[in-house]
Amino acid sequence: MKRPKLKKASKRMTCHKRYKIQKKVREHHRKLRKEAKKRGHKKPRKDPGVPNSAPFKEALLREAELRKQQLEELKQQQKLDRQKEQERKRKLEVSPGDEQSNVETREESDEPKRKKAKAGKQNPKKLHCQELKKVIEASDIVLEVLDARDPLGCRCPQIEEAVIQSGSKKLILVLNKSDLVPKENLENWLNYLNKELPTVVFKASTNLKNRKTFKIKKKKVVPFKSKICCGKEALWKLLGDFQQSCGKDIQVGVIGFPNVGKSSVINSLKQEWICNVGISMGLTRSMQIVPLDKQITIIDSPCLIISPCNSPTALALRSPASIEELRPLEAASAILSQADNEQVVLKYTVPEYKDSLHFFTKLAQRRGLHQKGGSPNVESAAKLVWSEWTGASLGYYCHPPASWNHSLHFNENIAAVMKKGFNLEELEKNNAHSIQVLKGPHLTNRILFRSSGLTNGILDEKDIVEESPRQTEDKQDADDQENGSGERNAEISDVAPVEETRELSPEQSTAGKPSDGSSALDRASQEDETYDFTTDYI
Ligand SMILES: Nc1nc2c(ncn2[C@@H]2O[C@H](COP(=O)(O)OP(=O)(O)OP(=O)(O)O)[C@@H](O)[C@H]2O)c(=O)[nH]1
Repeated sequence: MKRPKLKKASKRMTCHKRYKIQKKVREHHRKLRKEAKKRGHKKPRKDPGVPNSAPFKEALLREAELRKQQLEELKQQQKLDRQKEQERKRKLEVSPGDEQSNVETREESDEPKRKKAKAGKQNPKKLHCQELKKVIEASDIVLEVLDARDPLGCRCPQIEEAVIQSGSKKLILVLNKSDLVPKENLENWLNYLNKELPTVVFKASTNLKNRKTFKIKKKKVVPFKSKICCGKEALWKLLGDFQQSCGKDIQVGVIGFPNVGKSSVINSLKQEWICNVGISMGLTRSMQIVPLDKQITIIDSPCLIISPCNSPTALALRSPASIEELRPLEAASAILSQADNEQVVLKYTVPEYKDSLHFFTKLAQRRGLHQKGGSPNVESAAKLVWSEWTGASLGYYCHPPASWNHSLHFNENIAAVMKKGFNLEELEKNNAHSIQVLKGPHLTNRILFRSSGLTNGILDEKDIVEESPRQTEDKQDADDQENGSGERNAEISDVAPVEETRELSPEQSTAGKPSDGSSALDRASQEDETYDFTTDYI
């Protein structure tokens, strides 16, 4: 009987054999080169790039980059056109009678399959809304998790209204990521938010070393080392007291915009890695029920869906969409436009910048983000900025409004009802203790940010638009092309490249000079247009 192989055969070989193979490969390549030379094919010359001493080097490189992008877009559109044409031809080839019979038989057999596919293909945003509604319905207390770096921007009036209107439910604010803001700022926010709702200062445990060993395989739960969690006791006490005053088991729903730390809060309370935590936005897709103890159950929920009518900054910070969908330059410019110029310069160690595009160029040069040919990769720099601002390590902060004006969906009576049944004095003491224990961020990591206020969310799935604006734009482009691709080609060669490919709102690219009003790209294009080629500039 043949014995089973226990080990894979080793790939080691003698040096003699290895060198022999390498020699053969070299010979083969030489032969190919010779043949190509005989046929007259010469090796393409390497592009030397634009020398550093060349005037307007940056502008030239940017222009070249845009031209390249346009060419790619054009190719893509031509490809789409070809595909459509082929499809049309294929349809014409099938005779009408055959087609009908085919369709009928297909309809019969595919009906259940199609139903299944439709359910599976449902818009994830709609699924999020459904799950979110379920969580709110099932909860006695709703914890709205806020990112302490921009607490107002993490509050969603629509969801708060839904909880308030349900009558018997309580709403608590959890000021998470409080390690990322200066202590004084945290105190100011606590005073501000406490006027409306009970607020707990929280810092979830984020032991990165532990996360690598995170496994839920075989339903094993990895023990959680929570050395640096703040506010856990305060929250436990609040929930425990409320449960006792109710005299029944309670359900606690955790809601919030993406990446505010909903799952991390649950993990910290439970002291186990039970919910999936990660840097990517919208990681939690469905509700997850976690029993905290015998009487209290906590429910993790998918993130709130942001309404497209919000400011570009809010959309850039709180959309669960990928950066490609948001367009990196626009998203990062919107964020930068709200940040303190000088502190940004200090944080990223770049020279003073005129506008966001200038900043991304400088940042790309500083971080060695280059494209082929050596031009700075502004898009990568923008992506980097966006990922840092939506991530969990950059310490930015914003000031609370100078005076307290309760939101439209809120009044003093509602605030009193929401606070009823909680021991607020004890909560205040616990919060003070948490703030004392917390370490503030490093000085170089503090960036003052201007919040764009409450962020509108979508709770009703009917309000969700099926397609993103970009998709519709692409579709429109394709349709335009269908009407006359030749026309479009001519158009592309005529239109100024900068204006055509990217359109930024005035707010988006005015990081350095908010009063300017025009976008950097627009300005760049204007400069290009106003350049007089008939004049000799010395
Ligand atoms: N510095 C710091 N980071 C935190 C804190 N809480 C959470 N994070 C980090 O924030 C990121 C997002 O945390 P999650 O718990 O996945 O956030 P979430 O709200 O559940 O995210 P979604 O599932 O996408 O909605 C993770 O990288 C966490 O490590 C905190 O208190 N301080």
